[in-house]
Parts: sequence; structure tokens; C-alpha cells
Amino acid sequence: MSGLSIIDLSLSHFRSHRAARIGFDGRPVALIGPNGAGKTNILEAISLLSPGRGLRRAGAEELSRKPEALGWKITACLHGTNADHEVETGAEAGQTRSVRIDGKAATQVSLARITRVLWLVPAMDRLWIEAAEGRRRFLDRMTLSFAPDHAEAVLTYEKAMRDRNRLLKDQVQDAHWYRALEARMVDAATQIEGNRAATLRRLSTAQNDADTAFPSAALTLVNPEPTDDLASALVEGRRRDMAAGRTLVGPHRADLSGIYADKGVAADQCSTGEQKALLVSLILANARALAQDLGAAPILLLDEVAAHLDAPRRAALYDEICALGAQAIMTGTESQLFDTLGSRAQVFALTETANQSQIKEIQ
Ligand SMILES: Nc1ncnc2c1ncn2[C@@H]1O[C@H](COP(=O)(O)OP(=O)(O)OP(=O)(O)O)[C@@H](O)[C@H]1O
Repeated sequence: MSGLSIIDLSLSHFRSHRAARIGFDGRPVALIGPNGAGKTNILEAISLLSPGRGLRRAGAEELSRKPEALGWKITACLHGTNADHEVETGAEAGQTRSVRIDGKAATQVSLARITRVLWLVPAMDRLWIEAAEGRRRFLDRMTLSFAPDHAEAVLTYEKAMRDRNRLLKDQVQDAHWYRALEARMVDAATQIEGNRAATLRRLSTAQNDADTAFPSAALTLVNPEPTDDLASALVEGRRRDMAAGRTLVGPHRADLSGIYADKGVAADQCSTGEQKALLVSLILANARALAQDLGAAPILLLDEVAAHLDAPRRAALYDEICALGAQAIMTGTESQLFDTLGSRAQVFALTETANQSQIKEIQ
């Protein structure tokens, strides 16, 4: 089985990479180098070839190589299930970011239809402990991989909610305006909630069916203000929302609760290593489910994941990635971390000289 993959990646004035061309061939990839060599920057570049603001959620300005800050560009050939696509994204100095697929201006939704990218980065190490927003975003990224239309539903919901929040803040009383915006929110919310619930079912089956070294995470969606009838809750909540200056009910408040299923322990009570293992388990379950649905595994970006797993789990991770045929792009500071992958992976060494990253394929 082969997965979706980035075959050729070119970076121009992107963060620490002045001009880089990397020839990936679809196998898993190890990016090795000292701190600050530019490994995560490469993962971030690839994450920007999927919908959203990438794995650091950076603004277009931040991404431009300093001190020149001339603007930046990322180009890649994406090897898909049915066809290959030329995907390009970037921003001129001071401009917003644009995306092009096969030379034509594209939307986030069209990007969602051709790419599937999932990531685990060190900033997610406290995902089970910190605010709900991170867990919601994690769930929505997995959901997007199953249901590309999720991008549109989320954008529609957020736009309508922002408009409603503006009315609330301005203490506007006009019921017509509220009704129109709330109707849009309710339609989009139904789709968002349906997609999220379907994702949880899919992940649960994919974890239960697999013979894996990783622990099962039992997930539930929880909402601080559960409601069966969002339309009425929005109408009834207008006065309270006006006092708060924002919408207090809806899928934007949902949270994801995780349990280490074999132990019956809540994810936020697990050890650091166990919490990470639960995230790896979910990413792998997602990849297995997608491989089944699409016939191709997603691209996985695993930043400093290998170093945090014990040796048997690390070997198991590599075996699962290879069995799925997934292009997992992994980073680490020591080459020994990837020894057991042998010729199953491409290996690149990164260094940083004169304030710019250098990349060399070493295997
Ligand atoms: N816009 C920018 N212009 C130039 N350099 C940048 C820009 N943004 C970040 N950098 C540089 O990129 C480097 C960080 O790169 P990156 O995060 O990819 O490192 P890394 O190899 O993943 O390191 P670590 O192992 O510490 O995670 C830093 O030296 C940082 O100063």
C-alpha cells in the first residue's frame, strides 16, 4: 500500500530556509540535526500545504525569512490517490497568503479534498491538560481528514458566530439579524457535530481492530452547555450572550475527553509518556482508517516523537508506519533514533550556517 506523499518540496525564503529543494520519494523521512537547524520549519512548510494556518498557527509575515522579509513561497508535488498535483502557497511581502493547486487559485476546501496531513508536535505534549481549544483543534484536524467538507462547515459557523458576536458587543437588538445568523450557525453546527461524532466512531473502530503496541484512547465529546436544540438555546441565550459579549453555546465550546482505555485512567492523569502514546495511538488509528477509506494513508508529521518513546514502542511505530506505506516525516537530534528504520526511510541531515539551514540527503 502506498500513501499520499510529498514528492518534491521547494522552499524559498521560508523561515530559516533561503532556497531549498528536497527530493522526497514517498518513503518515511528522518530529518536529523541539532536544535535550531530548521527541521520543524520543514514540517511547518508541509503543514501549510493542508487547510489552516499550519502547525505553529503563524501569520504570513512571521514565515518570511528575516532579515530580508521579502515574502516566501512553498511549492510541492503532491502524490495523491488519483492524480498528482502541484501545490503552491506563499505570500508577497506585506500581503496575505495565497494557495494555488495546479496553477489555479484554490480555497481551503479544495486543499482539504486533495491533501491529508496530520501532525504531532512538542507543543501538543500538554494537549490533555491545557485548554479545550487545543483538543478541539486536534479533533477537527482528524475530522477534516475524513470529511473535507468539515473545513467549509467550520468556516461558515465561525463567520456567522463572529458576526453574531459583533451584534452582541454592539448591543444590537434587531431580531431579524440574529435569526439569519443563528440559522446559518445551526445548519453548520449540525454538520460539524455529525462529522465529529463520525470521527470518534471511526477512531474507536480503528483502535479496537488493530494489533498495535499503542494504548487505546477512548474519546468522548463533552460540551459545557449541552443542548439538543441549538436554535432555541441561541434565542434564549441572547440576553446572557449580550452581557458576555460573545456566544456561549454551540460546537465552538465542545471539548474532547480522553481515557487510557486499558487502565480506565483519564488522559490528563496519565504519565507524560502515556499521554504522548495516546496521541500517537490516535494518529495511527486515523491513518489506518484513512488508508482503508481512501486506499492511501495520510502524510504524518512527527516532530520529536521518536525521542520520547521507549525503544520497543519506537520500533513498533516505525513498523506500523511502514506497513501503512505512510510518508511519515520525523525529526530528531540523534541519527541513532532512526537506526531501526534502515533503508525503509530516507534520511536527511540539517545544519545551520550563516543564519540559514543547509540540507543534505545522507541515506
Ligand atoms: N522568519 C524567520 N527567518 C529566519 N529564521 C527564522 C525565522 N523563523 C524562525 N527562524 C529560525 O529557525 C530556527 C528554528 O528552526 P526549527 O524550529 O525548524 O529548528 P529545529 O531544527 O526543529 O530545532 P529543535 O531541535 O530545537 O526543535 C531558529 O534558529 C529560528 O531563529
